Amino acid sequence: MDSHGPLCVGIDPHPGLLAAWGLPDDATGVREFGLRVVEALGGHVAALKPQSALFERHGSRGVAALEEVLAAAAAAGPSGTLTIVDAKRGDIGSTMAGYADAYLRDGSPLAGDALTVSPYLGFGSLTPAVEAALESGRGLFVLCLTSNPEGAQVQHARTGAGADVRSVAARIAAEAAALNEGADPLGSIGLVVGATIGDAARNTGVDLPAVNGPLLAPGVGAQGAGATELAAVFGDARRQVLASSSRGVLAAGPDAASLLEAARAASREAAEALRG
Ligand SMILES: O=C(O)c1cc(=O)[nH]c(=O)n1[C@@H]1O[C@H](COP(=O)(O)O)[C@@H](O)[C@H]1O
Repeated sequence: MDSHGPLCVGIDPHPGLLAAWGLPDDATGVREFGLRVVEALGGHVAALKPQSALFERHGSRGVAALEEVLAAAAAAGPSGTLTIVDAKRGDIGSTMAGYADAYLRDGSPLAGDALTVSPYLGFGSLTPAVEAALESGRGLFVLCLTSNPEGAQVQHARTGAGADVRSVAARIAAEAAALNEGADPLGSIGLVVGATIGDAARNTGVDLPAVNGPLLAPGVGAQGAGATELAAVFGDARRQVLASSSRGVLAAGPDAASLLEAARAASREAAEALRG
């Protein structure tokens, strides 16, 4: 983030974008789309975030395309480009160990540098993924306050009794904070906090600076958030924020120079909001 600016660009090969880029809606199309984004932006942004669902749509060949895109990103730029595999995995612990092996193990073709995970089977169910990430030098982004309006129903709910009534989101943030305690500059267990959530972090008692980990902030661009929202949502935690935009940047493609220009503009805007 310090070297390239606080922007992550999502690789989301939606059917409409494939058509706009003149690519077929099949495994060859998503492969070409992903590789073109890596070619245009590799080495120029803090991270790339391929959206697994949009590759999975095309079955095993689509998943193979995702593997190729991850390998290309790892080789892109002078020192490789970090990837966040956006698969939002979450399951009972014994199954989570399988996902950890798939996405967080050295040598696995589906492993990026970080994985998005869902804590809604209980934060403790993520333990195998936490262990695999810490052992292999990778990271997690745990869904905390998501960018979609429906998330509030679960994430804002209050649980506990007596003096310990807290929101679900605050509990998730506290679990991440405990894992990141003492890490410098930031720990490896990040959170997903949408740039669209308004004052939900304050209202739910989520202490963002205390997380001491990176905060992935989707919702920039197509979902309506910009510099004003980033500054307002993150306040004192803004130096931890990795703003994320997919369609907002991808709409500038397929021309590589236009994609790079769009990413640079989004990165500058995020930097002004978060670093200014
Ligand atoms: O984990 C994510 O990346 C994520 C979490 C969230 O709360 N909201 C959210 O939009 N995302 C993802 O971020 C991307 C947003 O895409 P755009 O709206 O096109 O920028 C999609 O791939 C979403 O799945």
